[in-house]
Amino acid sequence: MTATSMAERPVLEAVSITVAGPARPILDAVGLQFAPGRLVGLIGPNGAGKTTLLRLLAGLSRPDRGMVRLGGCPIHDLPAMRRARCLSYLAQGGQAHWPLGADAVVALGRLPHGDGTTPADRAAIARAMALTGTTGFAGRRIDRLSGGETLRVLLARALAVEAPVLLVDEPVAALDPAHQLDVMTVLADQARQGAVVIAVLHDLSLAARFCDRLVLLTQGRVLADGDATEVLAARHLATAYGIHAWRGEACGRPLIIPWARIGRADDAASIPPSHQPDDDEVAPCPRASAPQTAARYKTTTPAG
Ligand SMILES: Nc1ncnc2c1ncn2[C@@H]1O[C@H](COP(=O)(O)OP(=O)(O)OP(=O)(O)O)[C@@H](O)[C@H]1O
Repeated sequence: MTATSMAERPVLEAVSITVAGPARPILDAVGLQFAPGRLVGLIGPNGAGKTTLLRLLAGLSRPDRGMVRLGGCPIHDLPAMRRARCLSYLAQGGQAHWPLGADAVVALGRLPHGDGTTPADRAAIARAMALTGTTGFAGRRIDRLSGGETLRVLLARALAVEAPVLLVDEPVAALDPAHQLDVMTVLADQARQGAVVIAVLHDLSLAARFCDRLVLLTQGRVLADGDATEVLAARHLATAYGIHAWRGEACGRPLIIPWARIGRADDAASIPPSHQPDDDEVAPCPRASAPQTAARYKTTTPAG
């Protein structure tokens, strides 16, 4: 196999995964392949099934039908320690109540490799803390850090595994804009260096800005899968989220400003009638919402 075809080989696959739910399937015959070298954004409304899918991909739960394959093998056939070295997972919520130093928490990421004390372990811990801007928290108790600081330490723990597959659930949810950019840059860099990186995201513009591919889930199904322009089309935002959005463009990537719920009189009333967008209409931005325009930035609201 050539280097190129090896790099393009999917290492992580969801094969027709179904998870039953109380009223309808939580996931319904979801089939996806994830290749190394790409940052994939998993997006969709609350309850769409994103966390359920990510946990299945991490091997933390089992589907009712279908399977997850890692490197071509059913994930649960792999020895637990091998799985732990291959796959790193950041859970949603970013809470830690242990009275442990931040560096000790990051060191937990090295357990799949040994006891976390070798020079290689220490170097990996230092790298992960530098990447997340958490070096200065070494020795500080994680249960005394702020929400955003805690999330970055937990991300450092996930990065310290140095696994070829990195699965992160809402890695920027509690972060300020500067740290959101830092973390998205780190995730994109991990992908550039050859990892499979899948991030659950709610910020559509950040997803569009950084991800190589977006997968839009709704009601347990894949509604759209492709590049940001294609996936964030107005008709998809309407179907998945039930929203109209103002759209711009920066450096060839869509900027999305969620603007109004479709069919909600109270939200729609806040938009001047001449600015209420149809799916394929191109209308000017309301003055108050127009992004700052510079030579490289333009608004083309709101087209599908
Ligand atoms: N163990 C469970 N038992 C029953 N229903 C569940 C269980 N876990 C999740 N669900 C339901 O499955 C659906 C998908 O949940 P999931 O957490 O995957 O959504 P999500 O897309 O990650 O949502 P959010 O954006 O709110 O985090 C939700 O309706 C949730 O209530």
